[in-house]
Amino acid sequence: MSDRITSWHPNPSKPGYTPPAGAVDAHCHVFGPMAQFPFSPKAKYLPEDAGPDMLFALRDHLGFEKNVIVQASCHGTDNAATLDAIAKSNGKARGVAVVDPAISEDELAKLHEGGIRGIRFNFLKRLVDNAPKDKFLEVAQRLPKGWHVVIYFEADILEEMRPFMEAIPVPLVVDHMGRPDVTQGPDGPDMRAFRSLLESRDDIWFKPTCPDRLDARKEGGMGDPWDNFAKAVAPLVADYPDRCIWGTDWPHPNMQDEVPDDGHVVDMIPRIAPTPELQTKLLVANPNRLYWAEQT
Ligand SMILES: O=C(O)c1cc(C(=O)O)oc(=O)c1
Repeated sequence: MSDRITSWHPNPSKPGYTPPAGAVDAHCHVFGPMAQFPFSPKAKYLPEDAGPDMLFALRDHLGFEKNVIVQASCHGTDNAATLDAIAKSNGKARGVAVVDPAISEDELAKLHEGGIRGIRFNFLKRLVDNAPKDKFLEVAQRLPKGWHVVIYFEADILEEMRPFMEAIPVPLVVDHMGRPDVTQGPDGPDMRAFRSLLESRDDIWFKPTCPDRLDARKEGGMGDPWDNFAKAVAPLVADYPDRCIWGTDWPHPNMQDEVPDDGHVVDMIPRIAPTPELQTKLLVANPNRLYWAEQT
């Protein structure tokens, strides 16, 4: 692998929508900078640098107050770049780590001190070489108090993932709703299967995020303004308003063909959460419960 990729918009527009005070971008990443924080030798993509200064400038431009930085797969299990960004945020960021399941209790405690509040299990074959369920379950049993598990999988493996998810002893947050086919609509098989998962436990949360990925033109979707996404996802947010958190997904790992304008991504919020009450839950109350619990 040689060429480094740029997966983000060079000059995102100002959104028409203004997020409420205290809004959290609860799914974003940092890349490097590589000279200080090299990418994993196992990384499936090699991005250009997208460090904390860029992330915090975007946060301010889009009208958010805080970030939850999710360890990106290109950094493997070395969380140094994520921790560095949290440390530079003046208390305005927390994070989700990816760990070697053999991690010690001391190292977990250090991650907690550094602002980490959950670990991520990634099951996308295009992003990781292996995802050992038995080892993941073992580490999930011994997380610091108040932590949760973030899980990323695609809709076609949802059924086979269910016993694994049932065995996780802490709250679960599903990245990008487990990537349903939004062109099937709100009552399509993928959305029905995802709703059945949410019904199975009341501590499964989800991120109604990534219209740019789930409604991409090259996947047979609509492309910006992502109407299929808005139509399929709004009913889910309406029915589970206390279990969703939202994020930009900046710097949009791997996106190259249709790099989204982050201003447009933010303008999806009032389409999936049309009332101020829903918006406050999605952007303020819910992420604060998961990531700044001591302040809520
Ligand atoms: O769909 C993806 O390619 C993707 C990748 C990563 C990552 O590389 O960590 O994170 C995401 O949230 C989404």
